Amino acid sequence: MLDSFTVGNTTFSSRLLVGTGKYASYNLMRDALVASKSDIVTVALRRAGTTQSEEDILNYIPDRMHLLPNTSGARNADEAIRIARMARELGCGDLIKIEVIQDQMYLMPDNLETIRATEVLAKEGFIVFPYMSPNLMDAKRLVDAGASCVMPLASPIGSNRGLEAKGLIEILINSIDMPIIVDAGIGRPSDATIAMEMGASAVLVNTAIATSSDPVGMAEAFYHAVEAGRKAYLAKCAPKKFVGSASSPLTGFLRK
Ligand SMILES: CC(=O)[C@@H](O)[C@H](O)COP(=O)(O)O
Repeated sequence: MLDSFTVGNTTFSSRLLVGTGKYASYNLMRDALVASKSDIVTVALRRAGTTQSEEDILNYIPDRMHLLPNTSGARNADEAIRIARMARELGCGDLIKIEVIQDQMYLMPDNLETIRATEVLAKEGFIVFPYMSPNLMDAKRLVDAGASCVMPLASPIGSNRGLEAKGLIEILINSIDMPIIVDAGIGRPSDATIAMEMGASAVLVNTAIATSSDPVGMAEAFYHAVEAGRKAYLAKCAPKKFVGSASSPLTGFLRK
């Protein structure tokens, strides 16, 4: 079992956050969510409690999981605020992941509008999880605006390109006194391990699990990857050296 972490007033037992998009079926999604051992799942509000003709995705989310509605589809702060308020009215709770995106090619988040939305929603009592392009000054502005964590992207959503923003995320981890959840673009379990070894509080993964050949097996792999990375971080990795040094020194042996 992973050690817990807290965002706002909520403590999570797992440091792996998962998404609900791109699964071949809701049954497969549910099985992968269970296999991930995650206890927090993000869902686009536009997909929750949908039309009568479509089955409600919420019925396939295990009861024990915390719901993290997201504002996917919002193009500015006002739209994100409206979606967040709707989520709360629908009974989805106070957690909200803010995603504000205008760029349709790379799906880059708009940090400025995200900060604006965070300021309004935090004042209304929401526990705000803002998705952002990793930038130290903007991360500080998000904290000042009342964010409960910061979610820098590793690379574009759905790209599986991995930790392309590694160095910038490291700066946030070293400078921001708030949980850092690495979100988007994590393509392989090893990416998640590296993010956790660096000291990230958690990672969010969707596409890499949902679009693998075996989402249930991949969800299990991500569970172990996050656990391994966290344990390595706590155990503090040994320093790198430029030159070799014998792993089995001969000291302590009697030599003639
Ligand atoms: C589901 C969700 O919130 C995505 O917007 C998120 O950023 C995940 O990205 P990947 O699909 O690249 O894992």
